[in-house]
Amino acid sequence: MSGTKKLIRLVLLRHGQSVWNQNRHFTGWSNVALSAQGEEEARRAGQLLKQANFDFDICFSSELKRARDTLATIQSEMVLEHLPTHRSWRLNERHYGALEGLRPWPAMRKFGIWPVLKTQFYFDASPPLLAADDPRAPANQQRYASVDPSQLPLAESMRQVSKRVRPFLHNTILPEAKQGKRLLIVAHKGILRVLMMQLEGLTGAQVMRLSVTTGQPICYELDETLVPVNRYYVGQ
Ligand SMILES: O=C(O)[C@@H](CO)OP(=O)(O)O
Repeated sequence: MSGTKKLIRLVLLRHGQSVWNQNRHFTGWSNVALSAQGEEEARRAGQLLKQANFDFDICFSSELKRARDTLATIQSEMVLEHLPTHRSWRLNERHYGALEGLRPWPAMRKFGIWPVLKTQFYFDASPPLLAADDPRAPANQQRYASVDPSQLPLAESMRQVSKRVRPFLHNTILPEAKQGKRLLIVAHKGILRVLMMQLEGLTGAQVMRLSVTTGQPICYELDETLVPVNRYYVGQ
């Protein structure tokens, strides 16, 4: 810890369980809802943060319903509905390409065991691509009409995810933290992994082993140079 200097707090949260998490479907950019358990996890996360006396100045979420709904529930539990909220496609989950909507076994039957397994274990492995004219491709969705289509994925390796999250972390999130703002970021497993990677300087292999549970707030305490000095699960 850095003596009497004030630490900057940053809270990361994976959304509550979604209906596709429940049934073990690859989800990615598919816009599915929270399950009943996920809604309860979101309420519980808000209560935990409130009981632990957390307060926030700005909230961030992905464009995806499961993260947005989780954030809205937390804000309601903490009576923080008035806070500025920044949504970005750069915080959307890793795009799982043609695997989206499939469960692991059907995916392996369709694409082969190794092509599916390696996407889960190797930082550089990309899932099979969606066809560019697939209506599910982000460039074909009205929701992303304001984004340069050349930036929108048809599938992503974790390295590609890390590359698109990096400018958002360094140009949008960390400058707010540097000003002493208290930040809450609600996103996804893959996104939290690469945020943790960039905050802590982890390797690709370490990132693939990080476990990130739904609905469990992770607090980072950063020194004034934005170096993490502490990381813990709130309420544990
Ligand atoms: O998209 C998915 O399949 C899962 C795991 O990567 O992500 P999340 O439930 O965190 O959105």
